[in-house]
Amino acid sequence: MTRPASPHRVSRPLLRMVALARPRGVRFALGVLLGALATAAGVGLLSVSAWLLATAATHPPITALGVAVVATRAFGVTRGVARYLERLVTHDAAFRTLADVRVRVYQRLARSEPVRRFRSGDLVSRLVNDTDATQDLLVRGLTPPLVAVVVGGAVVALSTALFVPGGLLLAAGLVLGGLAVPLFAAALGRRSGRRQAAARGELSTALVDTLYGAPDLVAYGAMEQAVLRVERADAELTRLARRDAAVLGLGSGASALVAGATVWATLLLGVAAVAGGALDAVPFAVVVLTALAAFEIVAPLPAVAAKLAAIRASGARLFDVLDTEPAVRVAEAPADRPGLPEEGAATLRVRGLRVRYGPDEPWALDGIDLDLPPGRRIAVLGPSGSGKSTLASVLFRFRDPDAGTVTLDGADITEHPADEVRRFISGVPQDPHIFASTLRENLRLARPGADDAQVWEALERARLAEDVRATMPDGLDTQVGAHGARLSGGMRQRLALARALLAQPRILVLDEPTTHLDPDTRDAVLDDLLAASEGYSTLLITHDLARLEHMDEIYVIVDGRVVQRGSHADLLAEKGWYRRAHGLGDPPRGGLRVVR
Ligand SMILES: Nc1ncnc2c1ncn2[C@@H]1O[C@H](COP(=O)(O)OP(=O)(O)OP(=O)(O)O)[C@@H](O)[C@H]1O
Repeated sequence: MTRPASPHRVSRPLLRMVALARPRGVRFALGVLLGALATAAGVGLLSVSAWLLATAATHPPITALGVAVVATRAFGVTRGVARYLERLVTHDAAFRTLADVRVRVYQRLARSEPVRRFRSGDLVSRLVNDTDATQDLLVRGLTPPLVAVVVGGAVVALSTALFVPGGLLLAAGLVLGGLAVPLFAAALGRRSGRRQAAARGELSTALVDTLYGAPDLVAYGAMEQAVLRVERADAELTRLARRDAAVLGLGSGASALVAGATVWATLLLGVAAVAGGALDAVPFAVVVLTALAAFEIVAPLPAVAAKLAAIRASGARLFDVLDTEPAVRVAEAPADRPGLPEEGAATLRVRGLRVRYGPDEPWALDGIDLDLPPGRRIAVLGPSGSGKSTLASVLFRFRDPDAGTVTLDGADITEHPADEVRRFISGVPQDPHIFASTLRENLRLARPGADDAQVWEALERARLAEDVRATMPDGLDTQVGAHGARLSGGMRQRLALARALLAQPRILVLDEPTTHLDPDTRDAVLDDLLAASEGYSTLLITHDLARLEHMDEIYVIVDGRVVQRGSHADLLAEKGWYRRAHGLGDPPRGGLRVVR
């Protein structure tokens, strides 16, 4: 029984997203340089062209125009080449950063308890869309503003040198178009942007739930409602996207308006200055066309500003995943501590184990002591919510104890990496995943080097070999279908057991291995499990009373504490949970005859 924990607040997601690019800093700096070069060449092209046209109109000797003609060509070529290289370099750097981020997200998820905090559809959205937002920020939100500051400053200085009022006007226009309009677009886009990432996650969750749950939804006639939920999520996202597009359009329009107004004002001021003799015709033409070209510098800014809130929200969701506390850490072991036993059977000892899912949560395990000597079989029995799966999580090294120890021949498992411990303690989890692949590949997952003889041996031990021979003409090459759809429930459990046996763990943990099976199949699978685990140190976690008489010892856990411990016969003979679970009253005075 599990429930998701609440998300935590992420502060400064935008800055943290930019910091993700630090390892690729040199490439991004090169991108900014190339971007500045391309933009400057674009402005230069128009300025020199203006000079060339205005000068040519006065019919100077052709040699006077030579340098300008070459400069025009050079600017034209530079602009194209530098823009291409800038795109190449910044996208390359952004994609490399994205790859790093994805690896970090996967690693963080792998080190956490199986991803319970996030719903699967929402998690997919975080991995894909929210991670992609990093690229948006790095490519469109980082380079253009830096280029605007550098090139914009230079262009204003040039214009001011030629015609002071024109330069000041251009400065005002650029501040308006490059700062005020983007800020306005950012303010307008804030509300829809904030909700977009969550809405995308909601749509993804609704879709995944509907697709996975389709058989149940159809069986209970609830498909219409589920489709309605998807449609509602889709409509909300469409509404937000439409609003986003409107903000983008408004931003671009305002930007064009500012550019046009600035050029017109420059033109009018310039005409007056030329008429008054304060300005020559050639610098006049240069100043006006430079002003026209200069707005190319700030044109991309409103679009990225409008998306900033959405990018910020995506960043917060991304860091919510990245900041997830790893559920297990490898503690520093003192040098004289024993390592994990090299080979042979080992004793598993649990002492004072306490685990809870948060500082304010109740203890899910509250001081468990348990011993599994080599070759013995013990059962941990308890009602739903008693802490059985939490115990399995600790043993599989998905979760660290908050207090107490778990040792293997004296070696504390928290002082060893999860992978090493799992080679030692392994088994059948509560819901084993069967991959949409062949029988062989599903089995060899546990031991990639295993040959067919070893695979068949594991199938024999799990009592699945006969079924395979009888019903699957393709043998180990049989495709088992998504989630093992072509197998019966019993076969799926046996396949999971065969996989666990193939891994050759030294301690076999079976977590509710017969939960979804009907009583007959359950008994048959349990018999086979018991036969297969003969000689193994086995820990069976169950809420079911079937076949417990075959266990060497039974631990009864209620509310995270061991309330009874002993053999089936001992426990039936004493007053308590075990007897009541068998539908028996208190034992008569003077002892009991063992039933069952
Ligand atoms: N991720 C979680 N966050 C918060 N509390 C949790 C989480 N997982 C389990 N718990 C709580 O810990 C306690 C023990 O749960 P656990 O799943 O270990 O019990 P269980 O005996 O395996 O139950 P079941 O047989 O229903 O799976 C319960 O009170 C449960 O609500």
